[in-house]
Amino acid sequence: MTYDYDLFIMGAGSAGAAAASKAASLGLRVAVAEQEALGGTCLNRGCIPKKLIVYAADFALHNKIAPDYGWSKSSSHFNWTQFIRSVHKQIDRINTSYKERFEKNGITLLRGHATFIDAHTIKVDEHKVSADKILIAVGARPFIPDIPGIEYAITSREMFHLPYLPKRLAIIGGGYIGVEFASMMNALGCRVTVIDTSETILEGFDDDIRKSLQESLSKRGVKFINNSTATEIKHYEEGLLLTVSGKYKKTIAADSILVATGRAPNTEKLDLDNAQVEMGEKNAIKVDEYSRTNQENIFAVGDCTNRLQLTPAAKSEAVAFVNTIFANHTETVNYNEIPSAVFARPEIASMGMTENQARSKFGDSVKCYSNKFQPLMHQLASTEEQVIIKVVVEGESERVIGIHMLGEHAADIIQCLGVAIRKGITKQDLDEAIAIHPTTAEEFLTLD
Ligand SMILES: Cc1cc2nc3c(=O)[nH]c(=O)nc-3n(C[C@H](O)[C@H](O)[C@H](O)COP(=O)(O)OP(=O)(O)OC[C@H]3O[C@@H](n4cnc5c(N)ncnc54)[C@H](O)[C@@H]3O)c2cc1C
Ligand SMILES: NC(=O)c1ccc[n+]([C@@H]2O[C@H](COP(=O)([O-])OP(=O)(O)OC[C@H]3O[C@@H](n4cnc5c(N)ncnc54)[C@H](O)[C@@H]3O)[C@@H](O)[C@H]2O)c1
Repeated sequence: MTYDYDLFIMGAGSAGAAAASKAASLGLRVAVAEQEALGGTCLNRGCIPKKLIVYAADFALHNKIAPDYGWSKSSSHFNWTQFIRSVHKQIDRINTSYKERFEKNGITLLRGHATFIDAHTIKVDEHKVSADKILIAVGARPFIPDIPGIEYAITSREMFHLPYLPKRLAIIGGGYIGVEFASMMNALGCRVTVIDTSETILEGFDDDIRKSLQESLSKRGVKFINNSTATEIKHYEEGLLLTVSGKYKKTIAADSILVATGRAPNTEKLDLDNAQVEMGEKNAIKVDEYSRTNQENIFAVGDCTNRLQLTPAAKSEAVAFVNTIFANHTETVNYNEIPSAVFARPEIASMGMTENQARSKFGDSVKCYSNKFQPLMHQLASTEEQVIIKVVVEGESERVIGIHMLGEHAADIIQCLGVAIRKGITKQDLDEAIAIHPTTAEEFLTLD
């Protein structure tokens, strides 16, 4: 049987684009269907525009301490409309580079919505194509809880298209998205309230780190309502009213309400039944460690499989899939080795086990080294800004199994240390390394 393509990919987000480039580099005939802009969530409505807003918000935070560094106080005005226009121009430039890369690598791009006709045939709008292997890389979308008035709320997607900055912003959900937007919108001058069902924000991160981040954001003016959930949204003449219940019962007035309660796989409109592809929990595509579905020629990677919804995870799964299936090089993704960060201010980042995870796995053989200090920049400015670093080690050799940080440049520092930790370094290796002084990162080398 001959097919139009060796590999057909549904979705040109982080995962789909990475798989397409890798497969094309092996000389395969590759086609990709994309119904929206190339680059998917990360480029168009996720990591990239988010990080640009983080940079914009950093100016506001630096302006606050600038007088301590000799700058005279000056009034400054932030123009959100102008700024967000620049953000979208930058995204358009990157979109164009994606398109050029596809053309250069001989990847066929089919614009439209892809659905299954059978296990080897796909329809992209009205265009029918066949392929030997099919990769589902359709990503995820915001999960919207079913509460009365939820239609008045917006998601992270709309946050990047706000016509103006809301004065009062309520955020349902204190996970990655809720906390990042709380931090940047607070810095830009919004009055922010975060409602979360958990005792502390950012479940999954080390307890010391997430508690300290919640405290730091509270000191900056973000209000947190924990152990609670949103139960109703109503429209009134001056904006929106959000009813909260649980440990705290309140009504909050807001101009905008952001719902950030997780992301649901985009698996509903693919006609998966036509190819008899099985779904798992939460409508995710069910896959094995090689990203194989129950159909031998159909695979799935990225957010639609709901393993770890991060861009580097999506890309690694995509490359591992291509290497395993087409390059005769079996590869799986080690999820314990994937670092992650929350781009709040202060920033947090971590890799490996939290203290609790380590203690429940290894018991008393676990030891933690930590330090809390005021970073140099903030000593002169006399702000309360803190840095916390924590290293989790195990056994007599004191092998490092987890590193965690709150504070400036946390993501960049953990990224670099992560390379060494992946190679199995010990606490002694950290102690013996020579520092760059004066830096924040050097504190990892002098823990006792
Ligand atoms: C606000 C926000 C901030 C984030 N920040 C970070 C961060 O800082 N760092 C990080 O690592 N991760 C971050 N993420 C997560 C990251 O964006 C995702 O994990 C990543 O984009 C997943 O890639 P993917 O390829 O699986 O899915 P996507 O990037 O969502 O790509 C899927 C693509 O498939 C297309 N598609 C869907 N169905 C079809 C169909 N039937 N036919 C054709 N095309 C289809 C979609 O249009 C989309 O372009 C963030 C997410 C959000 C929402
Ligand atoms: N910096 C990054 O790497 C980054 C940034 C943004 C998003 N992401 C990815 O996107 C995913 C989705 O982000 P997210 O923040 O939407 O999800 P999340 O899973 O990180 O957090 C959801 C939060 O919402 C809370 N919640 C759930 N239902 C609720 C309710 N009804 N009322 C109040 N609180 C409720 C949960 O307790 C949780 O804290 C993340 O898990 C992450 O993988 C990553």
